[in-house]
Amino acid sequence: MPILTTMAKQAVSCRLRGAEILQSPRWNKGTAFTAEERSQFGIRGRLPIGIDNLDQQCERAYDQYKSRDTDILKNSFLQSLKSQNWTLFYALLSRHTSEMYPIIYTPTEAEAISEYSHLFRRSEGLFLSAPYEDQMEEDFLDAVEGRELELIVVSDAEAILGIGDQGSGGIGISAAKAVIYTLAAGIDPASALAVTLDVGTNNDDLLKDELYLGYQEKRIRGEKYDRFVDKFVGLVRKHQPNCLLHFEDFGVSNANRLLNKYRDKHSVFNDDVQGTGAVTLRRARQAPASIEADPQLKDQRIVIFGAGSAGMGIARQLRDAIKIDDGLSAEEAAKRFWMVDRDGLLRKELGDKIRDEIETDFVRKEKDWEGADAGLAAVIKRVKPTVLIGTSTSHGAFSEEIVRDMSKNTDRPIIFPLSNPISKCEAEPKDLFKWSDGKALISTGSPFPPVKIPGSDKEYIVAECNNALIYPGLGRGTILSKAKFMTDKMIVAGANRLAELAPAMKDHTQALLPDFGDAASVNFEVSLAVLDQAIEEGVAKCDVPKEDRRKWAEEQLWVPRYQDYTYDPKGEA
Ligand SMILES: NC(=O)c1ccc[n+]([C@@H]2O[C@H](COP(=O)([O-])OP(=O)(O)OC[C@H]3O[C@@H](n4cnc5c(N)ncnc54)[C@H](O)[C@@H]3O)[C@@H](O)[C@H]2O)c1
Ligand SMILES: O=C(O)C[C@H](O)C(=O)O
Ligand SMILES: [Mn+2]
Repeated sequence: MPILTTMAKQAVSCRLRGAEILQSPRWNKGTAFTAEERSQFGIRGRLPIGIDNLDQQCERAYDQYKSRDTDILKNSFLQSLKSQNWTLFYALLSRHTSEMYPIIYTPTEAEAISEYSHLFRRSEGLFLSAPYEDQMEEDFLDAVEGRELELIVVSDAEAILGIGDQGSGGIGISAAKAVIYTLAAGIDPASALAVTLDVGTNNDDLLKDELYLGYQEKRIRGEKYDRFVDKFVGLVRKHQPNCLLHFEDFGVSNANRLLNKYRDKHSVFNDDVQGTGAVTLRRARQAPASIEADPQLKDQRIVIFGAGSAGMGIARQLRDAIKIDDGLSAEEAAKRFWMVDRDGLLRKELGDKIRDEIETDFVRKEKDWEGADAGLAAVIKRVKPTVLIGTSTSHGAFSEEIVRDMSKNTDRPIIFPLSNPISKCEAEPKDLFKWSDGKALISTGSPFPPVKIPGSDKEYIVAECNNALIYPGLGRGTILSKAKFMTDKMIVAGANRLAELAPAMKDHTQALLPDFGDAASVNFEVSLAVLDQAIEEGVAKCDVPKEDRRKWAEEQLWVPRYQDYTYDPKGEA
């Protein structure tokens, strides 16, 4: 549901004419150019005589969309529409949000990214490639075209969703995340830029593929890599000091490290670490609200399978919430967690095998783990967790045995297989429901259909616990506030607001997170909470009186609607 259409209609002057205006996705209106505009811009003869309005264009585009048989063909169709006409693309998406979300975003986007070099038709965004490090500033400025950007989404494509290293195809995730910012948080697409840092790839299939379009060498690592990233961040800070820099799908050895390196220097945000942590905290907190015993987060025993960027981000976010709520020390709060990765439980015995950045508080020190079976199934048997979260990319890892074991010890096991796309998900909701005899409280990272409840005509709605429910609002609030940094408190403020918006807060039979169809209104509320917090904390560079903020924020939303144009050789392009 798009939230607003209040932006004032005003004539804009444009200096593009003829083929140029028709080929600019920002300016192109296609068949919706008025007779007057067709004359002024020299395009009367380039268009059929009929004039459409946006609704008619959406109707035609929707018919064409529906005629594509598969999700990937639908994705290609929408991708092509985006490269032709932004207003029509976003108008269509906002009319069919629930239906099209999974096509332009998770899970279909994963397929489009993995096939990037084969599906390629037209490029978008900015490719900064290792061999052109010395020309990086020139390439950056060429892509920015003198605009003041509000948002840059950047990926080095080392850990795309759960499908790993995708090299230059990573532009697809930066672009998809930017689309969601526009759709769900009203960011003007002209003030956003998708970037991929093409530092090579270690994906053997891509290294062998004759049609691969990226830098076809092994990834640069170490100092060379750090210098490359640092140069890029330096350019953002120099030329776009007020722009939010969103990091997406960096490899596990870089995600948290880069976040910590830059978070007190510029407004940066790591979606996999911070966005996932925030949305999962809300989901985990609300789950107990729907069971009789109503245990607090501090009373849960939490197993997280996959101690990477997302898994550790979730652990830290939940630990901090327990710390704040219950006045526990970080060490005490961390005792509620058992982190399991490739080598089993993170335990003292693993020594150097545990990544440096993982706080020792999350490493189990009990002597009786020494020499013991510490695989997931054994951990579940011994720990008797009440919460099980999957961020491992390990398809099917939550087996029937594991789920049945878990269900023996808790009335309502909370089970969140969050790995994306569906081919990487730790378990399917219908199986979790069956193996737990309908008791599991389930959330997934990718969308799944509701589960039929046996012997009843009711369905269990599987809430989608994906960072897209919150990152657009977190980013928008930060951009509105012009905050120099995105602070932890701003993230918590946004997450708390999200919690209040879950349908289950009004009716316990409803979903525990809002539906993606409501992403725009939900993220708008999240952005206001973030803005309020930034102002209260003194990190904001804007100071709008509290009572005016909602209206002020509404007025700045970009909405997909045509504006009137006048030709002016000195106008915008
Ligand atoms: N739902 C969401 O909003 C959301 C957000 C972020 C990430 N994710 C998903 O979570 C998954 C992980 O993403 P990430 O960014 O943390 O990746 P990552 O590479 O940083 O971390 C993955 C971790 O899982 C571990 N792992 C891999 N295979 C394993 C196995 N067989 N057994 C145990 N551990 C294993 C790795 O060692 C690593 O520590 C992806 O599928 C991603 O799509 C979902
Ligand atoms: O991209 C998504 O759907 C969520 C998340 O950022 C992921 O990496 O899986
Ligand atoms: Mn991600």
